[in-house]
Amino acid sequence: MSRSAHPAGPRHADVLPEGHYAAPPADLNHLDARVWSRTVTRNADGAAEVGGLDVRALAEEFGTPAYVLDEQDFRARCRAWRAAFGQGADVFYAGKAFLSRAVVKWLHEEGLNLDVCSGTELAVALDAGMPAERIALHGNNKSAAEIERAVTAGVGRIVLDSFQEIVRVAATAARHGVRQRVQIRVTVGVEAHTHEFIATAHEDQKFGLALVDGQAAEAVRRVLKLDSLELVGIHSHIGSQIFDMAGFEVAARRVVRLLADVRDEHGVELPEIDLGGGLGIAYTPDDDPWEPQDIAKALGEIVARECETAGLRPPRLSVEPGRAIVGPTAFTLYEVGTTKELEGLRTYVSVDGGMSDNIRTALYDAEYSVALVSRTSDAAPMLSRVVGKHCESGDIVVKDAFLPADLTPGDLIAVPATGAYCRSMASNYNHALRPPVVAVADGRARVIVRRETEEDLLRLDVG
Ligand SMILES: Cc1ncc(COP(=O)(O)O)c(C=O)c1O
Ligand SMILES: N[C@@H](CCCC[NH3+])C(=O)O
Repeated sequence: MSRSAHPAGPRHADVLPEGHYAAPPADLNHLDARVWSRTVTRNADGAAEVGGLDVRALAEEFGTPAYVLDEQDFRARCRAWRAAFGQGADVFYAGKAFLSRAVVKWLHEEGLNLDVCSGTELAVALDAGMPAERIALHGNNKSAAEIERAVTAGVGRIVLDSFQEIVRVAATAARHGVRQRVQIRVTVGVEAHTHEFIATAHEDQKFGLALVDGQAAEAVRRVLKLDSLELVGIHSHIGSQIFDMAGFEVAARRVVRLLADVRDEHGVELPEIDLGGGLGIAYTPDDDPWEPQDIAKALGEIVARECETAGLRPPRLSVEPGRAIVGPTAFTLYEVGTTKELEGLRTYVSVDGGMSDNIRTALYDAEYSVALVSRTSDAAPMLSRVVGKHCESGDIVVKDAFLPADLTPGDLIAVPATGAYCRSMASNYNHALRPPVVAVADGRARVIVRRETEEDLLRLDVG
């Protein structure tokens, strides 16, 4: 079937998917501000620009695939979260979403704290100058070495996740003659409306100590008996990519209820609660995320109301957004390789990356959007599936998308909202070399994580 057979209207219209791509967008060239980072525009040539730089020049200089991160947007989001929560609360950026030395520096400068969940994330944070007291350590299976490192560095809090860990952290702190600040992570029994693999507060999963069967209360009892631990609060994280505040509301209510129980049983008012991260972002223009000021207001009101009911002094609140800060700030820039039209179905558009740089589509059925960014096009919309170059039929980056029918090998396309959980979950499958992260701001670009090289991989292969 030739392209000219479909001069107008979408091709493959007989298999239009449900949802966002049920119909092609009115203008395929439009870069929708709901999914693209703040400084993205099209220039006079029709190419996309970010931070004042043409994506064609970025591809030329840094190669593809590449994650392009809009520093101005990242900093603006940090400031918005800080301002929304104010002096009476703390914002811990969740480093698992994406962490690098540059990011740590920006966080430090913008007054955010940092949540890490491994000894190596902790090492990056400390190396890049984040003060230890502004770091929280998470993890359901922290090793002895990780605990040792956190305690000796003097991290501001360790979030305890199991009974064994209470003993381990207490012993390590005692050995070093310090009193370690800790929170207890509880599972509040909320089914967050998100993918099963990223919901974390129902009881049947590996994180935290359940409220419902008294495990959380028992953990409090045990921690309060240990001189080397200072129990400062309770932590709850209900899941990720959540749009519905109802789950947070239930979580806040149950956590405050536990604080009241602790006061009643032990005569102690714990001074902190952390309600975790999990706020959703727009991956497609259909998603409608909360703004930080609305989240801060809603959470603040819930906690205040529940504390008043329970007769408690409102504790200091903290939150741990990861995706909501870094997710929208980056896009992945790919070069189009082969395209394969399946008549009556769709066109497979292969790019020079794939599931090794974005596992989220394969893992969570995540939806993304995509656009031709090296030029504009007036061609008809073509129902497309953007796939990678890996030996796996599930190697899909964007499941359903309209791209212009004149798409050609060598064109650049970009997938927005890939700042979170893409580079940080990237793999070397098929010995793919993980792409660089290029930060752009004010007309300047710099590599903050360089592209892996064959030498990097061969150096590990010592057989
Ligand atoms: C304990 C904890 N805090 C914060 C986050 C960050 O979540 P998100 O990136 O969805 O905000 C996670 C990941 O889901 C987490 O497990
Ligand atoms: N990695 C997941 C979310 C889990 C976050 C960590 N608890 C994602 O890409 O959506």
